[in-house]
Amino acid sequence: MIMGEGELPGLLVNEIGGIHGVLHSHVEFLKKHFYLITMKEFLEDRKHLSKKVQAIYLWWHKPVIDQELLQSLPNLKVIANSGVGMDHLDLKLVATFGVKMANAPHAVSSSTADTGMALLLASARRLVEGCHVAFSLGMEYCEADFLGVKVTRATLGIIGMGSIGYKIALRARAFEMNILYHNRTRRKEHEEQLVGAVYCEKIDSLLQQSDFVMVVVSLTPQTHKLIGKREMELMKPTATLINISRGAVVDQEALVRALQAGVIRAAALDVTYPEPLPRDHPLLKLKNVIITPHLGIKTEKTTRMITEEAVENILAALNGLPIPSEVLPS
Ligand SMILES: O=C(O)[C@H](O)CO
Repeated sequence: MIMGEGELPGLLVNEIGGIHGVLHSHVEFLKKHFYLITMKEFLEDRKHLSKKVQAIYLWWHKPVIDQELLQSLPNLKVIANSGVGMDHLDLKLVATFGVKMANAPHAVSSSTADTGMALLLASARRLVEGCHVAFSLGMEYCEADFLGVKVTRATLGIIGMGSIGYKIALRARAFEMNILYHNRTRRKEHEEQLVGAVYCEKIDSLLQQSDFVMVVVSLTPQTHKLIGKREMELMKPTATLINISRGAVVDQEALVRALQAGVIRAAALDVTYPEPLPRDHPLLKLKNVIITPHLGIKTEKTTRMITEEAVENILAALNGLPIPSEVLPS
């Protein structure tokens, strides 16, 4: 649906470029469908622009959606998120304004699963440490005591068997890993596709048996600090914790203590709280941790697919059609 510029529905975005702004390379595509308004433009000319905005595209959780913003947009119909996690949005508040919400689960799952496997492999085989040694001391030091953990045929426990968890399992299969998973509801269809994957109704039994535990659940009040001191103590001392969901799903203070005391072998985190961590944070002083700056979805192709998925969701909402990835308040 390409209309003349005058008729295009207004799309509010935080900014163009920058950490929380839509990518420059997506602007032309967005402009084919929408009249783009940045938050700066909106705040400078609120009276005129507030009636134009029919949709908001959240990029990297921005702009912040609060009561004041919602009240000032009488024609807002839909908010599309540029990822799968919706923990930064007050879904109930948005719904009270009659505004629909959507996320982008299809675009993100493969890249996020790739990031999970990359962290698992990098931690197991000490790639980051090895790289530092090679750069700073020279290759001969790498022959020293650089023993890692074998991934092939190790046991991977996946907490959260949604589309990302499933794609991690598919990747782990190629490494001949044994797969355990925990999910609120058993996913028999995935078990059939992943012959031999074992469902653990209780998270404890997954923690006790796994060499690698990968956390892939959404952040909700129920999953906040799901992995705490008790859970880490249940893990094998040789086990590695990998978190690609949200920082707050893991009790970070407990994690620091567990890593310092050797309760678990290592952690590999794409998410923390806050993001980024302050430079003096104790996690940044530990050798048995890898931290990446929330890289989960970040590939050129994936970010493009996310924007395309968001546009599809927004256009459906504006045309009164079923929204492919609608998110309802629970
Ligand atoms: O939720 C997601 O899909 C990513 O973490 C980006 O926010």
